[in-house]
Amino acid sequence: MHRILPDHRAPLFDQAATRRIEEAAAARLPPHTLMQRAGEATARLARALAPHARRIWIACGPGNNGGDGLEAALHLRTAGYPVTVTWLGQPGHAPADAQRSWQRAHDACVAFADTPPPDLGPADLCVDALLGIGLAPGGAQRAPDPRLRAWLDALHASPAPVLAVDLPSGLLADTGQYAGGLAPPGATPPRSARHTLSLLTLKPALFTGAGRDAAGAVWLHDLGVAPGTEPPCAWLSGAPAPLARAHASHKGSYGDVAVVGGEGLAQRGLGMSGAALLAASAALHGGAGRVLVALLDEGLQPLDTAQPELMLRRFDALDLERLTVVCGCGGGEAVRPLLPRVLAAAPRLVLDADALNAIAADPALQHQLSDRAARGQATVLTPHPLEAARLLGLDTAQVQAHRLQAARLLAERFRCVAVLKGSGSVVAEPGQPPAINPTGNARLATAGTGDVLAGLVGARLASGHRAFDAAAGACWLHGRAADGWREGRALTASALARRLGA
Ligand SMILES: NC(=O)C1=CN([C@@H]2O[C@H](COP(=O)(O)OP(=O)(O)OC[C@H]3O[C@@H](n4cnc5c(N)ncnc54)[C@H](O)[C@@H]3O)[C@@H](O)[C@H]2O)[C@@H](O)CC1
Ligand SMILES: [K+]
Repeated sequence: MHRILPDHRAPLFDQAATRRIEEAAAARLPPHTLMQRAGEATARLARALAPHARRIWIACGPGNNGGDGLEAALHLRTAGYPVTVTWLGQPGHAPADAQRSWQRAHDACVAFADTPPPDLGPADLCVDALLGIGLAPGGAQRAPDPRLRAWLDALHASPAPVLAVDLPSGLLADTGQYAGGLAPPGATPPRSARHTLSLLTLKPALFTGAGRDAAGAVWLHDLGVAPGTEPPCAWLSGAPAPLARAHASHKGSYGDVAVVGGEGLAQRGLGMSGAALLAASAALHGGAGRVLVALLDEGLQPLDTAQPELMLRRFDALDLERLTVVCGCGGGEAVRPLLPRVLAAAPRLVLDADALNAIAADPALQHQLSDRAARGQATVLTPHPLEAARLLGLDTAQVQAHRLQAARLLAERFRCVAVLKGSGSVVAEPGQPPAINPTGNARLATAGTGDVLAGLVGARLASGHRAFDAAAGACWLHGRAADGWREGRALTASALARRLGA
């Protein structure tokens, strides 16, 4: 059993693959072995997390996830912990493994109750074994058992930390979204710390969408079973390798990035040059050799005195054929007429914000975008969920309900690398499993951090990384910079850009 940390790349398996791995292992092992291992591991982690618990509440569902909880209850009771189990199952009606664990818990005199213990405190522990990978999407036709709803709410509001078995209950393993009717009330984060002990495999849900808040710290126990030949459906990104810099190198060795964007105040009364300057600053601090900025402000800003390293250029003075171009940040409406030239000429291109919105509204630009791959031109799109929805002709909820699928669809439709931003950004390229980024936090929910990411992707593309590696590495470093932010100090995009490591 080990804690999953963002430094190391790790394979992720979907529900179907996890089932196949489980079935193959169960066929080789004596009956009930996997559940006994799962329950023993859960009890071990529970003891490590709450060694001084006065009370442990184990909420057990009707299936085998509940069976893991019953098995853990037996071990914790045997170790002398005061355990209370609430169980949604019925003796004689549970799946065979869960029935066996219920019998073992019952024989060990585990205390069963109809309601959770009322007096849990921060030193106590809740174990969430209500639902695991057997959860189906649910929906209007399937009203959840009122006890299930009440216990999910009690887990969400408990002052005691929660250890989820396999998955936080209600979360769909493949998407990181809640099944119908099982999301926590409101958008409130859980009251206490969360841990999840993932069994056999790591599932995508733990790292994207609603999953990061729900899962908290993720642990993995493989139950002594290797995934065999089962291919992962996605990867959790690890730390990118540091960029080696030869002594005998010069600024030309690390590439030129040109940022095109920043509609001026004069055009429509909406000054957006800050977005382009933030992207440029990120490219600079991300290690680009030279950074050029073409502000779309009719030449009004001749110099950024705060960042004199930036070279301001008129768009028509850029030699697009030899540049890595970051296009769109704060581009407003002014960026649209420039896109045909940018899409045709730039050998390496990052498209963000208003460039994406312009492309979403124009089928001719979409064709131009998809044609780039055949010419060997590299492209990275960095949409947030609304921009992704516009590009795909969907709504934001549909994109968020299937984040991995949406990122893959974007990559395949436009034959490029797509970064679907949000909690657990997804990076996809055609024909390969996508990667989920494990770094970053809600401090990034502030204006300009997306521009910083686009600029950093540009710097990594310019320095010679493959488009997918440039995008995945940039997401990781961008999130890591936010994770290291000093407590109590507000994160601003310009300060974030200055903290980026190359
Ligand atoms: N069979 C085994 O030996 C093993 C099972 N394991 C555990 O078993 C879990 C999978 O067990 P199951 O396949 O029994 O499934 P679960 O226990 O995850 O869930 C099945 C139950 O959820 C209910 N349910 C499904 N969708 C619902 C919805 N939308 N709303 C309300 N209720 C819903 C079903 O009616 C069923 O009662 C894993 O996550 C893992 O925790 C592990 O211990 C590994 C070994
Ligand atoms: K669970």
